[in-house]
Amino acid sequence: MAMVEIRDLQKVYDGGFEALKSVSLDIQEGEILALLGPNGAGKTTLISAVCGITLPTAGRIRVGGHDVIDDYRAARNLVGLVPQEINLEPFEKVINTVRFSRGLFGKPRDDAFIEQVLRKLSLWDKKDSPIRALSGGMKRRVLIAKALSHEPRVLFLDEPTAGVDVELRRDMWETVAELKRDGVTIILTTHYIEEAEAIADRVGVINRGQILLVEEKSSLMTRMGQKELRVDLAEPLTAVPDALSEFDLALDDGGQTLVFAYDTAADRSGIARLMTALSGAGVAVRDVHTRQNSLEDIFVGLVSKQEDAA
Ligand SMILES: Nc1ncnc2c1ncn2[C@@H]1O[C@H](COP(=O)(O)OP(=O)(O)OP(=O)(O)O)[C@@H](O)[C@H]1O
Repeated sequence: MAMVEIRDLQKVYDGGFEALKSVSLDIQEGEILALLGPNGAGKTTLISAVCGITLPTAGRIRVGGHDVIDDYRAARNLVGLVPQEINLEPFEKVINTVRFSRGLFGKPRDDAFIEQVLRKLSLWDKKDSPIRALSGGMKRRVLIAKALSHEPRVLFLDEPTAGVDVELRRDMWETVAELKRDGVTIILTTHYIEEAEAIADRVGVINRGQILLVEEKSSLMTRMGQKELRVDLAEPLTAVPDALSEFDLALDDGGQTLVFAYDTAADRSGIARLMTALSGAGVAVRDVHTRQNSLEDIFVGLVSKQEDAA
C-alpha cells in the first residue's frame, strides 16, 4: 500500500479557477519525492489538499490508508507540514513553540523527544532564544521542528530552501536525508532543479494543475547521461542511408543535420566509428557539435510542450 494515495484529485477555487486537474499520484513509504513546477503550477494546492487545509472539489486522498476527509484526524496525525511562509510567534521561545505544536495534535508532553528533534536540527543551543532573535535559516529549521513535533510519518516541505543561502541549503538537504534514514516519507516542492537532483528518489513535474511526469531520479539521470552529436551535412539527406543503419540516427533541420544519440557512461561512444562510416557512405560533413540533455531540458521541454498544446 502506498503511504500517500492521490486519485483523480481536482480543485476548482471559488471564482472558477481550476488549480488541479485530475491528479493521481502514489507516494511510497520512506521515499523522497520532489515536485518540480513553475509558479502557480498547483504545488501548494496539492499539498494543502493532502494536509486537509484545502477541500478538494473531486477525487480522493488517503494517507496511511486513512481518507483525509472521512478519517481526517487519523490521516492528519500522520502528516507534518513545513509551510512556505514563516508564520512564527516572534516573542515565543523556540522550545515552547515546538512543544505547543505537539500539544495541538493532542500528543502528551515529551521533553526527551522535543530535545531529540531540536538537536537533530541544530537548534538545541537556541532552545531558549525568542524566535525574533533567529536568522531566517534558523526560523526555517523551527518550522521543520514544529512539523516533526507530533512524530509524523509523512513530511511535506513546501519550498524549504527558497531564499536560503547555498550553505544552509546543503545543511537542509542533509537534514532531509537524515529524516529519510529515520523512515519518514518526504514530499518537497521546489523550483530548484539542482535540489531535486541532489536529494530526491523520484521527481515529479507539475504544471497547470497536471502531473506531466513522475520518474525515478536514477532513470532521469540516465536520460540526462544521453548526449547528442549533431552532424551538419554539406548536402541535405532525405533519409538516413542504409549503410548507417547500425547507428541510432535521426535527421533534423530538414535533412541538413544528422543527430546521433549516445550514452556518456558507455565505454565507447561510437563517434569515431560513425565518422568513418559517414565518410565510407560518401556523406560529406560540414560541422559537428554536441548537446547534453539535462533535467532542466527535460523540465523545460515538458512544460513548453504543454504550453504549446494549451
Ligand atoms: N485561494 C485561492 N483562490 C483562487 N485561486 C487560488 C487560490 N490559491 C491559489 N490559487 C491559484 O491556483 C494556482 C495554483 O496555486 P499554487 O499556490 O498551488 O501554486 P504553486 O505551484 O504552489 O506556486 P508557487 O510556486 O508560486 O508557490 C495559482 O494560479 C493561484 O493563483
